[in-house]
Amino acid sequence: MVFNTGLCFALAGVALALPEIMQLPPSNLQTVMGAFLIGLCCITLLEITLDKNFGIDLVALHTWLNYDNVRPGRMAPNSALGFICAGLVLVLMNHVNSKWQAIAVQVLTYVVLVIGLTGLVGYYLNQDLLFGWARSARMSINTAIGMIVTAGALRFSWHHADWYRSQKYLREDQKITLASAAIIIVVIITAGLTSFVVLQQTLEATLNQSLRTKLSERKVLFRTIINAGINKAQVIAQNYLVTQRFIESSRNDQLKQELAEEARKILGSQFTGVTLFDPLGKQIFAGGQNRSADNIQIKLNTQTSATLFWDDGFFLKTEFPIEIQTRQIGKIVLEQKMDEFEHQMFNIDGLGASAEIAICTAVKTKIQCFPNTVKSTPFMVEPVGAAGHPLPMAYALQSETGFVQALDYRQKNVAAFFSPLSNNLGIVVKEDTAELYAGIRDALVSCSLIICILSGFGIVLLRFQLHPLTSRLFSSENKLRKSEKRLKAIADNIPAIIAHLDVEERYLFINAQTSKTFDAGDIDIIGHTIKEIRDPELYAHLQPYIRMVLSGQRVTFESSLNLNGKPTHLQSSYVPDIDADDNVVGFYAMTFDITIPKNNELRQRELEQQLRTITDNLPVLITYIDKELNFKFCNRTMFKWMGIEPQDIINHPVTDLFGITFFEQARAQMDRALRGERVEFSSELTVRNVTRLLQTTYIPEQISDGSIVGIYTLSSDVTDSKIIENKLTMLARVDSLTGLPNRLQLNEKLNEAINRKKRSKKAMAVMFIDIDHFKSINDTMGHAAGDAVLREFGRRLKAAVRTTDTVARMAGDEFVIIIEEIQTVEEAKLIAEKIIEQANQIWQIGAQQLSVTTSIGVAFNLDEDLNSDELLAIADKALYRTKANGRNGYFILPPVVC
Ligand SMILES: Nc1nc2c(ncn2[C@@H]2O[C@H](COP(=O)(O)OP(=O)(O)OP(=O)(O)O)[C@@H](O)[C@H]2O)c(=O)[nH]1
Repeated sequence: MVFNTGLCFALAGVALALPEIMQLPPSNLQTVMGAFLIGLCCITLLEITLDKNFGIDLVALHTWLNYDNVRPGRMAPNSALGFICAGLVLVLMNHVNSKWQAIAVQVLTYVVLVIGLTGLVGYYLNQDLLFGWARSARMSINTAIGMIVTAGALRFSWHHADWYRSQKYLREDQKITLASAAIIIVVIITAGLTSFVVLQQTLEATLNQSLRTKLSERKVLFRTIINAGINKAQVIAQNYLVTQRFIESSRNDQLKQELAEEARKILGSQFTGVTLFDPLGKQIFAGGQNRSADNIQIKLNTQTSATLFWDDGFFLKTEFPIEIQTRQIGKIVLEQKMDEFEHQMFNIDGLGASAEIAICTAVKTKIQCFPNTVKSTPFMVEPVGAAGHPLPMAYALQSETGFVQALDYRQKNVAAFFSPLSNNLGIVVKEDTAELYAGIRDALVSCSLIICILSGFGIVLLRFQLHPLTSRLFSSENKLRKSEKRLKAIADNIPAIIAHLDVEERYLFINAQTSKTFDAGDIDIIGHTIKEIRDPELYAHLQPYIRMVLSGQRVTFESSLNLNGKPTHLQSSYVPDIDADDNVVGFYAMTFDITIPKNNELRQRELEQQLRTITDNLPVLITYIDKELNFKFCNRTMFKWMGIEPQDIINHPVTDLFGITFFEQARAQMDRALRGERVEFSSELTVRNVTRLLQTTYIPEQISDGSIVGIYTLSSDVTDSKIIENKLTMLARVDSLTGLPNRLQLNEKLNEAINRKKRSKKAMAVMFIDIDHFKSINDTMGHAAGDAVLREFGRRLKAAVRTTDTVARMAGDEFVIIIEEIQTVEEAKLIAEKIIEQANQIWQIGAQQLSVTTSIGVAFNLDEDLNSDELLAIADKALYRTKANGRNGYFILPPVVC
């Protein structure tokens, strides 16, 4: 991986990971990083296109690498394209505001993935060997994996973006189609290329085996040919005749001639040169061509001195000592042409046209090779190719045996099998990979076309197959979303805390009220357990109910807690969440804040208690009777009056308590009250031998629809007050001193008498009576004596008239008598005189005696229609006349006609 590739990965990684780690909102960081990636990689692509170096390759950083790129430090074009796509995604993904931008973000991400995958497959496919151009597009395995990871990270990043989740620009079905298309492309490309990798590796294995066999065959053949040449020369050298000739030739010139003759015979038998030396090393014969062997010669590692060399053909030069009984008597040097060797070197049957069999040796720092099918003359090559890798022959000359695919001395990709042939002699059998893989490359090209067509066809087919499904999915998702939205809106607007939890007591859903009540956002609650969020005391309180609901029971309970510093009453209902298999998979919790109703209830209870205390202590029987005439409420007076505990009669009918008789008395009033009338009445109730006079009020209870639902009854025991009232009434109408009617009663009686007089047509008289000089009695005898006189006077007056007449005390010493049913004035006179007479009787007051006189004024009325005031005024006037006449008498007005 070059420096710039690493830098791009680092920047993309920071841009994608930092906001996730730091929990930051989508920031400008990603845009800036994305823009940088686009800029850097566009310059790289420009460099590649224009074949220029703008100085961004940072070559100096890459010199230490044994790097075979002709442009060290330059990012591969497919890597650059991948980063441009990744950069575009980074720039776009937080600013998507159209459908096409949404599609672009997704497609570009999948392009990054495809680049990574093709890079990965290309790495294993050895694409350089198949296509010459692919060398510059070679992606390291690290870069390919990095691209795939980057694509995954990009997808993860925008998958959580609002525009993607909201489905504002892409509906769910479109997302599925896009993702499926991407998967199809990725799967087809990966599967197609992977099968090629397998195919290529199989081919490579076959090729390897084939080259190995060819090399082994050639190696054995060459060795056999050389050994055969050496053996042939050895047979000549050890030929008895030749040896004998050698021995004898030293003594006899004739024999020397014969030896030369014998040597010439050797020349005729495939040897191209023969040279003989005597024991002193002096050449005694030289025949044949005796090649120079200047071009290339290799001393073979054999027991015999043997040299292989090229001089317009392969030659083997051997040197044998001529010995008799281990005594060297001379030396023979034989040269023979290696036609079979040459034939085998140039015979590439069974191999491709680009095949080459090379036999080379190391010469100083270089490699010198024999001619072959590629080069017709010996040639020298450097042991290391232009790309920096050793040539296959270099391995062979290091006594290594094996297979390699590498650049050869011609800068061509070859597949080569190498092995040492002899000491300092290596053999390589190789063939151009372009020829070897021609079949697979052509198949790959045509297959790529088929892959593209298949992908396109697959996408179209998928589109048609998926569309009805995704449409249905979209429609049902839409419905579901709407229903979820509706439910959420309802849940959020219910004044209750609503939550959905799993069996681990982990919050899965909460409504807005929950966040508000606990002053915490969704993130703080969703995914956390109750134990993690609530304080231990509250959790301990909730635990039994949680256990119950998780066992499948529905529970309702109340809790009191201090919430945000306020004492709060909550009423919770836990409902189990049961799946289709009847397993409890969680529960729904609904909690209502009942602080206000609870406080109201407590206040109500307090008020009721206060009211009960008040009503229980009122001397009044208070009940509430419903319209079915059952008791619904009763105060403590019930026990006091009837000896029945109030709670014992609740819900009992009225007849159970009061009996049918009382009920019949009260029935009419109850019916009136049940018709909505306020009813007051008096009644008498006798219970346990106690009779009570009751003053009862029935108040109907009318509800909003106007109907009567019951009656409040208030019954007061007025027995005592009636007596007092009677007494008071009496007191108010009677003179306390004399016991005679007072002025009030007199007026009543007078009016009654006037009415009676009108009906009877008889006369009546009203007498005003005053004790004469009463003051002096008080003054002389005391006030008590005065009182006694007044009482006695009243008694005497009563005695003087009929019981039907009325004697009343007006005030002080003034009395009034109403005389009814008289016929004449004479009768009045007689009564007056009788009174005077009674008054004139001796008075015994205590121990004292005294005499009293009285004056009387009489108003007599026979025909006139006079009212009480007029009668009294006339009587008063008459009294005045009496007084004026000297007292102790009477005067009658009006003047009487007798
Ligand atoms: N002992 C007593 N005295 C009363 C009572 N009521 C009024 N008196 C007194 O009765 C007296 C009435 O006096 P007057 O009405 O002036 O008349 P009188 O002394 O009878 O004089 P004449 O009527 O002119 O003959 C007053 O002195 C009253 O104080 C009472 O209930 N008891």
